[in-house]
Amino acid sequence: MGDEDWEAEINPHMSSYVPIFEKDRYSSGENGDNFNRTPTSSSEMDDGPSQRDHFMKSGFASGWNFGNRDAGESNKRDNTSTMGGFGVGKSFGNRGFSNSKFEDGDSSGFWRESSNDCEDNPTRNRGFSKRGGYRDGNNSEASGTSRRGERGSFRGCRGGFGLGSPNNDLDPDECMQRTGGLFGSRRPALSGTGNSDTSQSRSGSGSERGGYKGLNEEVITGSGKNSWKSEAGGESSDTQGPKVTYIPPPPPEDEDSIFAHYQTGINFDKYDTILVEVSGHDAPPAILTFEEANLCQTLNNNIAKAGYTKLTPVQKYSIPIILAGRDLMACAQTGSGKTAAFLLPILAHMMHDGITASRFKELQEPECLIVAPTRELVNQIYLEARKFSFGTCVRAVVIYGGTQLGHSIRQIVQGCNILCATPGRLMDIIGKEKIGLRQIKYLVLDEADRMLDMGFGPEMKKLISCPGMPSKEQRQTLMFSATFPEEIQRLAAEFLKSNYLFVAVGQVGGACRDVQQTVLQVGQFSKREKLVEILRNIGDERTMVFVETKKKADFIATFLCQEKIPTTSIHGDREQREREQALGDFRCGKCPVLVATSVAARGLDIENVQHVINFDLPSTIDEYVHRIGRTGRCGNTGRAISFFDLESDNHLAQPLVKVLTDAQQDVPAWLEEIAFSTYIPGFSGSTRGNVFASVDTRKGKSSLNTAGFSSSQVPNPVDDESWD
Ligand SMILES: Nc1ncnc2c1ncn2[C@@H]1O[C@H](COP(=O)(O)OP(=O)(O)OP(=O)(O)O)[C@@H](O)[C@H]1O
Repeated sequence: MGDEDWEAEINPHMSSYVPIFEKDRYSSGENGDNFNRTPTSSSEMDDGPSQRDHFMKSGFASGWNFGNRDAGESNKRDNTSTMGGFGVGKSFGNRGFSNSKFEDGDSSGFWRESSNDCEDNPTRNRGFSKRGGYRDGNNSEASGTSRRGERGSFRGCRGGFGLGSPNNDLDPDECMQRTGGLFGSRRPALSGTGNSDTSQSRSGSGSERGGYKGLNEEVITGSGKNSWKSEAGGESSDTQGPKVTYIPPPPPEDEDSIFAHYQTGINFDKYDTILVEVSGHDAPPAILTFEEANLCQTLNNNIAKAGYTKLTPVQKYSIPIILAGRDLMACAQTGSGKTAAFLLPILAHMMHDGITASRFKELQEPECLIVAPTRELVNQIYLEARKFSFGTCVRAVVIYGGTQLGHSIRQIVQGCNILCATPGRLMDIIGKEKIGLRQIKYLVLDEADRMLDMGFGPEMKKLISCPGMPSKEQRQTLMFSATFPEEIQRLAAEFLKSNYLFVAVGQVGGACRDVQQTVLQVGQFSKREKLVEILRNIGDERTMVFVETKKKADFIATFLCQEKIPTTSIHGDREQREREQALGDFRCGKCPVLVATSVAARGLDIENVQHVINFDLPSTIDEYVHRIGRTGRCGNTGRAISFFDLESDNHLAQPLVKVLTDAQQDVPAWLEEIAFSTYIPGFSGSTRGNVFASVDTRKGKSSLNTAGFSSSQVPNPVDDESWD
């Protein structure tokens, strides 16, 4: 179904929503059909901790609520407004939430809370209020959104309808730079002048790129002069448009939260049976235990507190390689501990070298730079770095787009040994001369194939040729991913010393075997029905539903909420605050279904995701492998169900059959038939057999590239989703 078709489907819903909303707007504000907005000036939306907290507590992301039974109680409104939120801020009929834990807690998607905090809440209820009707989800006095909301009437909403939002476009911040766009308004305004109701304004005017999101609570009209140094435009390039003012809440500081972790699964020990191959010269031998790594006591304590007792294969091989100072390209299955595989030896080096505590300085010169493609992932890496460096003088800092630039700078100037960054924000900060690269000893590209593809590759090249960046001979460069297409490996050589080592754990690009994969033939028009059927069977188990476009993510989230399935969504058109809220709601179980675009496909480590559903299959098999890798992590089991549309997915049949076969999954006969009847140029993978082989490109062409086709043959990855 093309975008136009979705538009056609969406529009009828629009017309049915609008009148009710308008009606509610004028109602008296009592008992579930009210729509009170507290008049406040928009300046209250400016940044500052109290307002920020207020926002978070008020569940601003939920612009609408449907049928909350206890509408008269403001705290319940707050809860309900944060509950079941989806898309851009609509929650439907979550009635009777009285536990305000959600408000108290950090509602960011990043901090790993004890999941019970939220799960014992009646948040899983899928009941709608029988009353129905719309109510402003933020109509309590605590509502941040309501403070913005009283001007003007409803004109449109991004959530669910997404009018005017181009699909397939790039995400803000990073991607904006690639396209060279500068604050141009990319999305037609849905609301007329003066409309700044939460959902409206989000949907309304303003660019969705460059971190400038339109007239909403995350941005204010900028008037500062352009002090831009980097070529790249970005959210701080503020002569034309509003600035991003969102300041993420600080992560909890208590030790329990820092070391919160989930349990390894029943298949954790099976990791030992996976074949590993190291290619390159003079590789140091693998270690079998943490003790053999000879780490300092503080690191060992942190490892123990993190609940790690045994090394995963990628850790067994990568840790000694990195400790030996070698460059590394490592490819290991999703959820198998690649993050610790680079963080621990880097920290060990730093401790060993006697790193001095980083102090306040206008120009910081970190020793380690870690770059990853998405904001949520980079923040996750930061939290891991903070965990493993606990009790040391090493200071990790995270910066990413969609947040106030000044906040990033403030974090940095306080001291920075390890900088975790998304590419766009990193280049901005380098341009502002807050980060110097002269001291960089370790450069890590996580999701390295993504960081080097045609989307981010140019940015990464720029990074390594920045003034001050040590040459590859002078720094240690480490690349990690679960997939590594051959072309990308060749590009990577430019970043690595020629004697780099290549570690392949299992099959390069292979899917995690702990994920039970099912492929169903489902036509575009039957997908929604099938999805609901599956989700009803699943019950409350946490499920990620991947769709192709941002607009569709909103639409499907809206649809599921209407079906009384509490759902939230994450994609590149959502404000960063909303993204974090969505992730938080999903993590804690408040919304057990997360509809996502590819922005959530890589790296995210969320406890207890039992199911991944590919409502739309991705355009590449690598992306498929990453998506289904959100479940079945760290020895736990998971399930992935993919809807295969004969109209659009045939090109994936061959690589899909290969991935299924390699992971010892059942392959449907119909899929095999399509695979054998579809010619894919360049696809050389045997669809049978399960022989391990290295695919270090230095050894010559691999016969086991599961990518199925080369990246040059696939649609431009930067075109198909939002990356930051
Ligand atoms: N040795 C270990 N023992 C126990 N848990 C571990 C160990 N190593 C990693 N973990 C945990 O396993 C989970 C997955 O790790 P991580 O996110 O690093 O996987 P990954 O290989 O980077 O996955 P992806 O390819 O999806 O990015 C995390 O929760 C991490 O804390």
